[in-house]
Amino acid sequence: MSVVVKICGLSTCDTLEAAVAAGADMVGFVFFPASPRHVGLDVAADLGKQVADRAAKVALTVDASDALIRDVVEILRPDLLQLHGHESPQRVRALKQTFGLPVMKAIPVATAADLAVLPAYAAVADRILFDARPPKDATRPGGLGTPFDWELLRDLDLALPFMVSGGIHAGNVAEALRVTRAGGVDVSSGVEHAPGTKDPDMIRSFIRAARASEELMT
Ligand SMILES: O=C(O)c1ccccc1NCC(=O)[C@H](O)[C@H](O)COP(=O)(O)O
Repeated sequence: MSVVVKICGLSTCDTLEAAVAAGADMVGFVFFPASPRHVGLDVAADLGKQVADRAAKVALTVDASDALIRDVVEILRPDLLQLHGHESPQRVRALKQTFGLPVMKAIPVATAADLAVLPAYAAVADRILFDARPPKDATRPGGLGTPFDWELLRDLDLALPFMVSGGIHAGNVAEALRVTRAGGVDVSSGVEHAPGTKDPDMIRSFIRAARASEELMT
């Protein structure tokens, strides 16, 4: 079974190149100023050109205005919008219509009760990304390097493609995929040596580990 591998929070040419050359299926760019991975529009334009069509470009925003998303879409030409805030199902539907792009909605998970929102989002989103619910005092809603209990997704019956994220790294990606049976995996902190500083070797190791785990999932 092939797994969609997404490397999120890329912000430099060399780490982006490492991800694409190692076979990342998706590369994510964060448009959220409070994040150490935030990229401005000028940088995003260059990074987007560098990717060309070698991987799917994902634009990550958090409760962003239409105006910001419009700028991002014009500059980056993303293949997928990742909504990582409190966007309602109605907002997801509206953004899909406005921009004509598929949407991946991030769902924060700490307990089984967090999955109650799934039917409403599954009706409007194209993909779901399960991420660890951030602590109340967090300065950003993702990219915190903490996992959630993957057992909560065991036996999940979801018609949409879904990815798992939060505290995943080369050493635990196989287990995350084995437990959740997710069709994809998303990483940020697990391929960094400091918040916001990606490491090309860690990116390569992660993608190698994710690919190796594909063979275990038949
Ligand atoms: O990465 C960020 O800084 C970020 C900021 C605001 C919203 C979402 C953010 N990241 C979301 C991602 O897609 C991460 O890959 C996901 O949360 C997993 O992060 P990590 O636990 O660091 O691997």
